[in-house]
Amino acid sequence: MDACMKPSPYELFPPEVPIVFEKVEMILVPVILSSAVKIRRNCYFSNMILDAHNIKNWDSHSIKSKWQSSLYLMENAALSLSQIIHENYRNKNLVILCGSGNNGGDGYALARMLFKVGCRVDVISVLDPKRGSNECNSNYQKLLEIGAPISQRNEWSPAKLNPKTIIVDCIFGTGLNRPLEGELLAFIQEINDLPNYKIAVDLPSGMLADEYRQPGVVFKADKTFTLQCFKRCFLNRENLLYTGEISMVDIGLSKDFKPSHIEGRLITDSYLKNMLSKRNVNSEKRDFGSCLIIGGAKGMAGAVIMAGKAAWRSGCGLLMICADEDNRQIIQAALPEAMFISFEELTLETIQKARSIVIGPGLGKSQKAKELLITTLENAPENIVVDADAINIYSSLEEPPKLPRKSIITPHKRELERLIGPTHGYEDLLNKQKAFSKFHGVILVSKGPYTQITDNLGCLLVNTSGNASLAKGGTGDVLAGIIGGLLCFVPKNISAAALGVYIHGKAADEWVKSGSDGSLSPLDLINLIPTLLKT
Ligand SMILES: NC(=O)C1=CN([C@@H]2O[C@H](COP(=O)(O)OP(=O)(O)OC[C@H]3O[C@@H](n4cnc5c(N)ncnc54)[C@H](O)[C@@H]3O)[C@@H](O)[C@H]2O)[C@H](O)CC1
Ligand SMILES: [K+]
Repeated sequence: MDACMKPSPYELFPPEVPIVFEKVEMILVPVILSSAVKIRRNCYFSNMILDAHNIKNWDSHSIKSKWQSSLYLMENAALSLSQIIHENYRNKNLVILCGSGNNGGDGYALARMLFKVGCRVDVISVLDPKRGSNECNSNYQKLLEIGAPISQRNEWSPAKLNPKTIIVDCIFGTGLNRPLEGELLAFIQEINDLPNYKIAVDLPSGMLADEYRQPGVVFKADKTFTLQCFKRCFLNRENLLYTGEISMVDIGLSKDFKPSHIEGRLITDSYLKNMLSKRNVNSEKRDFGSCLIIGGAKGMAGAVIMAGKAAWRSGCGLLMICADEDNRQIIQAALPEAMFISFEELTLETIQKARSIVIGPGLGKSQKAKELLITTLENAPENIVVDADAINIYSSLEEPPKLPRKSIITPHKRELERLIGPTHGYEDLLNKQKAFSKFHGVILVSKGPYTQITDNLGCLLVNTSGNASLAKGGTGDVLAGIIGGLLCFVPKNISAAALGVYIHGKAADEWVKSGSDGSLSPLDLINLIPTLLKT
C-alpha cells in the first residue's frame, strides 16, 4: 500500500502482505477499543441494491482479487460488526444465535471479538456448526478455544432469558433459499414472542433475500446491520416490520466488482456532496432562474407558503406564487421574497418563462384548479413538479393532457395508486410505477420510508435519509418546493429529484438529533436547508 494513502478499513488485510490470521486479530482488538469511530468514518458503502446471486459473486470476486481467503473476509466483516456493537451495546448482555452457514460463521467470529474485549456474550449454536460451512466450523473452533460460553439450542430455554439481554440473530443470511420449517420455525416464533431488543446480522433469519413478499415466519428485529449492500427484499417497505431500522456495515468487498444485474441505487451523502457547487462570483439572480408555484386555493395558503419558502432556501433566483386572490395578503406578508399573482392573472407567458414550476400544493380540486392544471401541463417547460391535488386531478381526468417529458411527480402511496391504478403487493406496485415512468417519460417519486424514484429509463433510486418525523402534513409541500428550487439550476431533473428527497430526509434526520420525532414542523425542515446545502 502507498505509504501516503490513508488506509481504509478493508485494507487492514492488504492481499499483497501475507498475514498470519491470529496475528492480525491481535492488532484488531485495540482498534475496537480505541478508534472504532475513526475507522467507521472511512467506510465505503456501495450504493448498489443487489440480489443474493450477485452478492455471492461479489463475495467470491473479493476473495479472489483481494482477500485470498474467505476467512479473512469473514474476519473483516465480524470486525466491522463488533465495532458497531461494542460502540452501541457494550454495557448490555448479549446472546448470539448462530446458524451453520456463513451467517453463523459471522456470529461466532463476532462473539470472539466481543468476548475478547470484555463484553458479556453467550452463544447458542442453533444448528450444528460441525455440519455447516468450513468458515462457520473454523470460527466455532476458535471461539471454543478461548473458552467463551457456547450452548446448544436444546440446552437453552429462551423463556428463561433476562428481558434486558439483547438477542443477536446470526442464524441465516443471504443463503436461505426456502421458508423456515419445523423446529427452526417454532424456535424463531418463540424468540419473536420475547420482549427483548433484537438485532439481525445481514438479514433477519427467515427473510428470503430476493423476495419482496416474505412467505413464512421471519425473525422480528428492531435493528438490522446489513453487510455491504442493501438487499433486494428490503425494497418492500412492509419488510421493515422484520428488519427494524437498517444500518449498512462496510465489510471490505472490493470496489471493482461489476454485477450482472443491479436492482437500483441508493441515494446517499456522496450524492449530495457530488452535486453541490459554489455559485460563481459574478452570478446574478437571473442565472438561477425563477420558480413559479401554483396552488393555495381559498383557506390553503399555508401549502404554497411552505413550498415557496423551501424553493427559496433551495436556491432559486426569483420566486413567484400563483394562488387564490383571497390569499394575496397572507402570502405576501409571509413570503415578502415572492411576487404574487392570482389564478386569474396567470398568463401563458408566465408559465413559459418560468425556469421551474411546482403545481399542486393546496391547489384544491375545483373546476378552476382543473383548468389551471391542464393549461400548465400543456404549456410548461420540462422542469415541473406535479404534487398533491395536481396529481389527484390529473388521475381523475378522462383525457389527461400529456405530461411534460421528465416532469417530476411526487405522490404518496394513495396518490400513486390513483395514478397507476390499484396494485397488488409491492412487486406489482414497483412494476407499474416503472412502467408508468417509462411510458410517460417522467420521473415518479413514490414518497414514504426510503422514498423510491423511477425515471423515464425504468431505473430505480432509493433514498436513505429521513425518518418517521416526516409523517406529518406539510412535509410534502416542503419537498415539492425544494425540488422546484433545485430544478432552477441543477442540470438534470433526475438529479434534482434525488437531491431534493435526500436533503428533505436529511433535514428530518438533523431535526431528530435535538428534537423529538413527533414535534417536527415542516418549517423546521426549511430552516435546516441552508446548512445542508453548504458546500
Ligand atoms: N458478501 C457478503 O456479504 C458476505 C457475507 N457473509 C455472510 O454469509 C452469509 C451467507 O452465507 P451462506 O452460507 O451462503 O448462507 P447462510 O448463512 O444464510 O446459511 C444458509 C445455510 O442454511 C441452509 N439452508 C438454506 N435454507 C434453509 C432452510 N430453510 N432451513 C434450513 N437450512 C437451510 C443452506 O443450505 C446453507 O447451508 C451472509 O448473509 C453473511 O452473513 C460472509 O461472512 C462475508 C461475505
Ligand atoms: K441473520
